[in-house]
Amino acid sequence: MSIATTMIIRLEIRKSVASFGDVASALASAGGDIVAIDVIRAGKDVTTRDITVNVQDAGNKEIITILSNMPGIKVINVSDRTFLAHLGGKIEITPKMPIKNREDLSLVYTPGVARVCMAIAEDPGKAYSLTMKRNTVAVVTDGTAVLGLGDIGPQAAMPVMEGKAMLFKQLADIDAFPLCLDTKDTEEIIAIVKAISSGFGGINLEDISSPRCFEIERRLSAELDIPVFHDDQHGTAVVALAGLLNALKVVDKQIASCRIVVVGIGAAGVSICRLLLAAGARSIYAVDREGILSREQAYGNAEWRWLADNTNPEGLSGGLTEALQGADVFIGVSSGGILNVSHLQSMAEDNIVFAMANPNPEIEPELAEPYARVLATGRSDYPNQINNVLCFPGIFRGALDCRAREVNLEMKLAAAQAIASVVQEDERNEQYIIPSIFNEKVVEQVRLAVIKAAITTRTARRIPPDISD
Ligand SMILES: NC(=O)C1=CN([C@@H]2O[C@H](COP(=O)(O)OP(=O)(O)OC[C@H]3O[C@@H](n4cnc5c(N)ncnc54)[C@H](O)[C@@H]3O)[C@@H](O)[C@H]2O)C=CC1
Ligand SMILES: CC(=O)C(=O)O
Ligand SMILES: [Mg+2]
Repeated sequence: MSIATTMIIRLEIRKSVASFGDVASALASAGGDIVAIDVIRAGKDVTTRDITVNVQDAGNKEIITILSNMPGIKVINVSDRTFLAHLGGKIEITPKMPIKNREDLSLVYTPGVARVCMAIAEDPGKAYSLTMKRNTVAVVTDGTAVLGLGDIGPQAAMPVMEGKAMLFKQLADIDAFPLCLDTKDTEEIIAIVKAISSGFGGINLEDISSPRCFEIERRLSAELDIPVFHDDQHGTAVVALAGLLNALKVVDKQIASCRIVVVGIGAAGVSICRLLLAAGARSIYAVDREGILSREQAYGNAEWRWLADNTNPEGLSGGLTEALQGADVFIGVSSGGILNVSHLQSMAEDNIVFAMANPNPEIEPELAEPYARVLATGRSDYPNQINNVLCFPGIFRGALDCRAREVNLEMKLAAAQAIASVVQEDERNEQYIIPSIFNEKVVEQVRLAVIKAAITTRTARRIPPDISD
């Protein structure tokens, strides 16, 4: 699928050989629309210009090849709005007060700061009131499962982690620090996160590949007294459940009697299956590359063993095709393009299809639309975007505000109900089962629901002033 973008191309034009007119016609013939021209330098023989061009496909390299091959033209640099938005990174640290004189200096730094340090040394609980701990989250990755891009390493993962930090701040006013670790060793990741954890109010694990992500989260949750939340697992599961609750109302079906196929049993898939079971689903079929998980098979992965024992009630064997026969719901968190129209035609009437792989869904929405009663993807350019960004800002806002020790099952179920309830009954339809991330009610409703669930389950260590019993 093509994504339109704006490119900025810096060119040197040798006047004796080529003219701007030549450049303009070459761009037009390659499908580019010129929207602005800036003269950077106008020399006697050579002019340098920045040409801003709209192209239909962000991956279009043809334009640059054509320009580079033209006599008298030298392409100096190519940029686009996406790259420009990333120049120098996307976030920074800003002090809350200026240091204007010696007095300010001795307040915020030595000698004044020493008394504050000693107060915390004597009562570590004061870290919550005297440092940024109460409002900070570490976004930790090892770069091994970045979006659907795979193991691209910690440096290449940073733009996604900076993006998560931006979303934390804009949507929930949480200060998030991206930490990209140059190790894939489970024990080393656990040790590093434990060692840095005292400065943070919570840990958001991100894009760590399965099955290592399960052990890392389990151990950190057990060994730390702040919430540890692997967003690709639980954020995704919470939002998928929220979307499903509303989709089921649209098609008038009950979760307990639905046949649900989840494909891609990695970080997201495992957590989706577990949360759907907790929400009352009884017929889940978990499908990965080797086929439907079943009791008869042996699995090295403990999560798969548990799922094999708790899903597939009919002991079905086979793969995606067999699992989808008569299914009411398809949830894909696997990879792009694995689903076809005949798969959808084999499903039950009034089927629900969540093709959530990023950046390319399991089936192109245009292809799927005529064969799915309710269709959702992870993308922002189609209706019903099911993305974990609907969950992590609000769930952490709630967990930080009530100083929860963990994010437990009840908090996740409450978050899913809260997201679903933002869509009012009279608004709900096939095209609107999940609110937009820009809907201002989402974070606040998730926050409130999560705090109440944390209080009820006794994991909250503080009752925020705006919450009444
Ligand atoms: N929309 C959203 O909010 C989110 C979407 N995702 C997307 O879901 C996908 C999976 O993410 P993770 O669970 O973090 O990755 P992961 O690597 O932990 O799991 C992916 C699983 O899918 C399986 N898989 C891949 N191709 C398959 C195929 N053809 N048939 C059956 N199984 C297949 C793999 O074997 C693996 O078990 C990615 O595309 C990711 O971008 C993940 C998190 C959130
Ligand atoms: C959305 C997200 O977290 C992912 O695709 O990995
Ligand atoms: Mg992710």
